[in-house]
Amino acid sequence: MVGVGEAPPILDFSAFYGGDAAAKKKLVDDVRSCCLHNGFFQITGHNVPRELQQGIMDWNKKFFDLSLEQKMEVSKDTTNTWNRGYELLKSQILEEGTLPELKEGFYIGDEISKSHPYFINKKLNSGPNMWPSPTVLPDVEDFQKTSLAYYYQVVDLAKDILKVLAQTLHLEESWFDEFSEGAVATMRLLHYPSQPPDSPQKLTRGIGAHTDFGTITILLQDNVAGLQVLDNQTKEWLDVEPTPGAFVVNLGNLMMRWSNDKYISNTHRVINQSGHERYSIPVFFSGNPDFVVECLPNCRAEGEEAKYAPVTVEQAVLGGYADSYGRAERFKKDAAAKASEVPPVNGVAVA
Ligand SMILES: O=C(O)CCC(=O)C(=O)O
Ligand SMILES: [Fe+2]
Repeated sequence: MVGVGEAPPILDFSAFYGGDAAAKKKLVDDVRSCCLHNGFFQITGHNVPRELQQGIMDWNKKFFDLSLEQKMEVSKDTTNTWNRGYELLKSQILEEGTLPELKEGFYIGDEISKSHPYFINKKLNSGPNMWPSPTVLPDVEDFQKTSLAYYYQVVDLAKDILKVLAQTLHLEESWFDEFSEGAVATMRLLHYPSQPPDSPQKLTRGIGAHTDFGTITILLQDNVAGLQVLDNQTKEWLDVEPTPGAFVVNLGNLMMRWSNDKYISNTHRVINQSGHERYSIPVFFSGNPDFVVECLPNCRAEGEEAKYAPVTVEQAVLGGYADSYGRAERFKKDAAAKASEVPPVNGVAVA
């Protein structure tokens, strides 16, 4: 059992792959308890090799070491409309009232060609990845290979975690298979510069308090702390300790909605006051974009209404994005308007 006010526990996921029924049942019970409480846990004993985790983390650092000009060649905002490539520092504000976030990102997903039906039909985050050119990054081929190998392994892990989640709801292990078929997932390499000592403590965020929009998120942290989850009951921030080789797993808003709010998609944030650069890699597993999400079995009492109308995966995830990026855009426009304010001439303001 996970106690109130306790940090997300580290669970040994190898029980899922083994033949020990009692260990498997304990894993399912522990995962259920986390889903009901804070929607966060860490796992070791998964099948993603340590060398691959290390390999992608090394590439994370190497990519952000490129110059701004080189990174902007693969800008997410100017080179494509399907959410791939580089995202500038201070592009997002996830927590209303805080400053634009001290993080930069690089978005990678399934390698979807322009002839793929998902690209043709403009499905959620679907299209070719944006890789730096070999003149900028001579061993870009290894960057691609490592990224995609890692991505596919973590997507497979997400499907295994969903098998455990099905069991936590007393459903067949295969319950989420159709939803997972043709799933969209997005991974982002993240770099959080250390917060400058003179930046306002109360307003500075690596990533502001938010919940994730998708179904489940699988996150790799390096060894620099900074991720915190808000305890649902005590309302205190709990540190999610970096643990070598472990993944942090958390439920997103889609899973919360799907479970009729029985399972929790919880608020979390990153504040990097460590004095070191922090790197992390979340993979957001959304699911098949056309799959219709409608109250899961065993998530409401007999006769009780579902709280939410059915929605497709795509509709649900896109709604979340619009809010957070809109806030950063408005903040920047307001700041630019203020900066360009010129003192009134003859009593008439000129803008
Ligand atoms: O970097 C982290 O540890 C958390 C990232 C995160 O919460 C997100 O990208 O949604
Ligand atoms: Fe998050």
